[in-house]
Amino acid sequence: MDSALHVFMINHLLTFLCILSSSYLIFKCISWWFFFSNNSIVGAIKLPPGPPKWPIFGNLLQLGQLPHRDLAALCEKYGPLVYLRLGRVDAITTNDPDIIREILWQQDDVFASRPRTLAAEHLAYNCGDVALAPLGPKWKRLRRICMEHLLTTKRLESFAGHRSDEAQHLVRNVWASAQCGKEVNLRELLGAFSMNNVTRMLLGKQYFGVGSDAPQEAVEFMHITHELFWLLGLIYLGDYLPIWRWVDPFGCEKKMRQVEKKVDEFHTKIIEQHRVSKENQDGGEMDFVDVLLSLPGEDGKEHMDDIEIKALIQDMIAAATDTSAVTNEWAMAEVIKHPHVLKRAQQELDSIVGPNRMVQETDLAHLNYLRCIVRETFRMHPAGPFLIPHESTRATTINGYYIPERTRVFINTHGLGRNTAIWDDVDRFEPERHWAADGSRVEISHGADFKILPFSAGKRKCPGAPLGVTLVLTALARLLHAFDWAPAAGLRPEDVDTSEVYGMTMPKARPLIAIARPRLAAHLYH
Ligand code: HEM
Repeated sequence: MDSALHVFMINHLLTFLCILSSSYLIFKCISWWFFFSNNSIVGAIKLPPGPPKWPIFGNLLQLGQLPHRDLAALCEKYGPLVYLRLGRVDAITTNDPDIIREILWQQDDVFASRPRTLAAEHLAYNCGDVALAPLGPKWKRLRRICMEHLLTTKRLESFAGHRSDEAQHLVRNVWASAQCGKEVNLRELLGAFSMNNVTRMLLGKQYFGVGSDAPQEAVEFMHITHELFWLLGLIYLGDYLPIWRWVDPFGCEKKMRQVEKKVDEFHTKIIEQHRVSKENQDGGEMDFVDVLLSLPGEDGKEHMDDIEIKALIQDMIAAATDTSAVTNEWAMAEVIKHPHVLKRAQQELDSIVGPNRMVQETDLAHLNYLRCIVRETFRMHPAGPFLIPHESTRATTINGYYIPERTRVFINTHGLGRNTAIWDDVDRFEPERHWAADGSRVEISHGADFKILPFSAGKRKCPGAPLGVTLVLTALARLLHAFDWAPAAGLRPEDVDTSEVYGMTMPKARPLIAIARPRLAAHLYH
């Protein structure tokens, strides 16, 4: 009897608690909804215009599989600067060159910080790297190390031999497929080209292809890098809705912790190996890890902290590999889709390089049409659909609109390149549009007009841009000079698919498969 009463009372208590919490939730929703819908005026200054918001979620539910396209559509509807409420986070987005210039140049001091996201905490050593760190002395110091010790012209030149080797491997691999009539998986080959270049420079190892330094380690490395990219590219709801974080229904944060552990173990092993070979004084050339191990630490310490070294290695891997591989795949897809572009690029290569040798880095500055192809690729398919999110460090105004402190900024580079107010025929791949009337060298980075923004601008601009441009131009020049290209069997050029998937970088939805036919003398491919 006692226990029946007990169960009865517990049932009633639970029902009562359910009703109480649901009423509280409904009340909260209504009041939040009123708060958000009426909060577009702060003091006397208005927030930028934007779409209506849902209670609690704000505008989160308006983002689909391709958020860069959703946000560009909002700019089309509400104007060049749009305000969004993403859960509990204030956000703005733009695809307009003047607003972007204001954010990245005129107000660089206000907008050069980064939001603290869970991915940055778990996968970038608690925001202790360069790319995801908030503005502050730590970011400044690590960025200076990148600029003054790792990515200097002199050091990059010292790796020119490796880059040339890797370009020759690329050509040889395509040639081998062509010889046995096999189609070429350009995603795989261009991925290996970027990865090998980066790992040789960073870790002193060549992971892919015949003669890989450590095949097992290469598989491990590739696996970790893929998981890392996937998690970094995620729009994780836990960053916007704290309740999501508590529940973590898809186990994302758990996955982040697992990857964090694996990545850390991998980096620890790399550092240990470098320490051992330093002790053995095998005296080879210095890769990036050797350089970092030789630098003094903060506050008079003899060496840099291991965590700082790991965070920097992590950044270089994440920032350097996928960006150039994705860009190269897009460029090849567009060139194969447009045979007249291929023909014109080959005419240029034949006249500047000729048929008796392979392209060298010194040729790249003279290949103006190829440079137009790369610029046009960045316009239509920027490596990332957005810049890495920026965050305001204090309240400010843009175009007379109020922007609160800690507003997250989504600069839509995909939307910028397809903005019909500044570009004609936005969906047509037309490298000629970048040709300088006076025939001067075509610059691949942005100009004062901010009409494309492949490497960003201001304090957070990409410190690896010169290396990125070299990797992209080298691979393309070699592939277009050494081979004729056609789409995979059964496809016409116009059938080459150019749909994208969203992520930190924005790859083609499907890998590019194509047919190559050598066009130079056989001995040049060996
Ligand atoms: C085609 C190749 C590349 C492209 C398109 C590219 C593009 C970008 C973009 C758009 C950003 C974000 C800037 C912002 O948020 O305002 C960035 C940041 C960064 N990139 Fe690159 N990048 C490339 C290659 C590289 C390479 C080769 C390295 C280094 C080896 C590198 C290192 C970095 C770093 C460290 C940052 C963070 C900068 C900071 O937050 O201070 N990138 N890159």
